[in-house]
Amino acid sequence: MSTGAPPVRRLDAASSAELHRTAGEILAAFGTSATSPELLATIAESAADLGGAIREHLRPVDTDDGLFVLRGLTVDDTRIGPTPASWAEAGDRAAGHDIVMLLLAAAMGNPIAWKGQQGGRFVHNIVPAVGHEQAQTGASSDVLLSPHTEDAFHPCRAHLLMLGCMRNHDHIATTAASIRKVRLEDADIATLSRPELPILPDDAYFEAQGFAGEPPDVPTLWRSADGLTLRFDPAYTPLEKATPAYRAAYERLEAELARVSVAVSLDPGEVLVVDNDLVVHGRVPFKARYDGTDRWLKRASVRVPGRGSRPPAEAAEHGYGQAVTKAYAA
Ligand SMILES: O=C(O)CCC(=O)C(=O)O
Ligand SMILES: [Fe+2]
Repeated sequence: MSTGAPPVRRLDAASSAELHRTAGEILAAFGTSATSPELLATIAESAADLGGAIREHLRPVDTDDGLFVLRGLTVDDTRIGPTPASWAEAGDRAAGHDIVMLLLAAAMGNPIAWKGQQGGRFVHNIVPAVGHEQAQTGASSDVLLSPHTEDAFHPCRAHLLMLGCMRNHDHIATTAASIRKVRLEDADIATLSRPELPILPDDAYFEAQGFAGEPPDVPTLWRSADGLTLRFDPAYTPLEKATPAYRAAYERLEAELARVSVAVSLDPGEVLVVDNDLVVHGRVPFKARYDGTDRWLKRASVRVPGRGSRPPAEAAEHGYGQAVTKAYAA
């Protein structure tokens, strides 16, 4: 894994102040970051009014890295209070930053939420939680969170994943690997473009895991109009059911993703924006502190209307009964 520097987009002080001030006004008016239709409408209006410099920084990912880090926002370590012990305890903690995340998300597309994830909230809290140390979810710590496409099991998964850092004293890195940087033989690309295996709902979706319908086989790779894309989550893919040829090609893809993977240790105020069609992300193992000073990220997911980066066959998938909630009617 390399630590090669990711592309950075730096907000100037005025743009950063504008975002924090707008978020503060919205929070003062609503008293919560829990979204109502009224709050979402206000977010859309305010996002549309953001200055040109901010909008320029929020243009689509435009390099083969498939991601960028937005710098320049600030987090007051004292004001945000202690890191919550779990997402369920987070509620409105650091709610002003939830609003900043929503403004950024709405400026880039259509924020989404899931009824079955973190109480249906549009901004998730990613913190280590007691009892989840070994899980393959954002609540884990002791284990490597293996590289994955966010919500890979679902056809309505995000186009963009945003991770905003509140606190990260131990400099624990998120990992990111772009399909546009791997070297694969054409034959492997052809093999992995065949729908041969399903991707099952991950452990963050308890209800979906009990869904009775037949899991659809989906392709791992797909050539969209602007290049190769991937849909990849080995921890939830029954590879033992694959043909030896498919499994071998999948293993070569995994090895290539590991080779090109970069480690991004976010500092407070930084927001990592990952193109979920180009990049798989994960997290290195770490020892949770469980003393209120743990690593704390805010996460938001965004659909980009009109984007043609998904195989048309996905439209017929059942998504294991999980309904996506879009902030705005498409
Ligand atoms: O903790 C991280 O850096 C990433 C966790 C993750 O996979 C996610 O929040 O989707
Ligand atoms: Fe993730």
